Amino acid sequence: MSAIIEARGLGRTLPGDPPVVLLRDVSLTIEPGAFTTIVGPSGCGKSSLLYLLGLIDRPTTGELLVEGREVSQLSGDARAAIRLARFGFVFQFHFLLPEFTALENVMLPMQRLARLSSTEARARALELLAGVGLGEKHTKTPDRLSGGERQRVAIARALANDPILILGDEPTGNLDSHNSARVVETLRALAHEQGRAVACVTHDPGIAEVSDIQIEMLDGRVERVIDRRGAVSGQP
Ligand SMILES: Nc1ncnc2c1ncn2[C@@H]1O[C@H](COP(=O)(O)OP(=O)(O)OP(=O)(O)O)[C@@H](O)[C@H]1O
Repeated sequence: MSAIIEARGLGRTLPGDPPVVLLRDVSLTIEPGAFTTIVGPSGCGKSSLLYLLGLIDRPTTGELLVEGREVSQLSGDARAAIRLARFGFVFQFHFLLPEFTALENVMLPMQRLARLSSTEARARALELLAGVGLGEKHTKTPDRLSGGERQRVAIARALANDPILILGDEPTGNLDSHNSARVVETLRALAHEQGRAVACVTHDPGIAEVSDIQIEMLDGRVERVIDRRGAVSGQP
């Protein structure tokens, strides 16, 4: 299957005296249907890489292809358009609006960004919440949900634009193990059952172990990539 993202020799250096090298010569692919984790010690460049892959930041060297198209040189508006149309983001903190129900939190971006009518947005938001196992809880405000449930609402919200790529920055970072496991199952299902590409930065070795592709970073470089899909599918 062709990659959603292909990075070729990406580098990111912050100007200064001396310059700060965040990333050097990073080559990797992020593929549909796979749950990918990005791991490594604190400060090795995981978040910096995620910002490049999510078109939030630009590389200083190398090429970044999204669905086969080089995007590093595109205008800020063109990059934002790709982000809005094709990517979904899930962060460590859910950023749900406290005074709105789960349903309204998922509906809001659909109405604002995709300009769906409230009837259309409601139907789609209910479907997305059911898909993350929260169909019964759509009337609850965030304070009436567990941490993991809140994070699953945030995942449903990230699916509002039907993204091909979901990027997570420590999406289970502040959850206990039970809630964390449910969130990981939800993310894995988005890859395995819906064919999306899901890539998450994580500190948790338990999450990395259940990922299809584990990208290990060290000192701003990709140190090793573990691809577990061959073993799972029984291919040689
Ligand atoms: N704007 C900046 N100015 C100076 N140094 C920076 C800046 N942004 C990041 N860094 C440094 O670059 C390195 C990589 O940071 P990054 O946040 O990508 O690492 P990380 O692997 O995600 O870390 P953590 O696991 O602690 O979140 C770190 O040493 C960080 O201190």
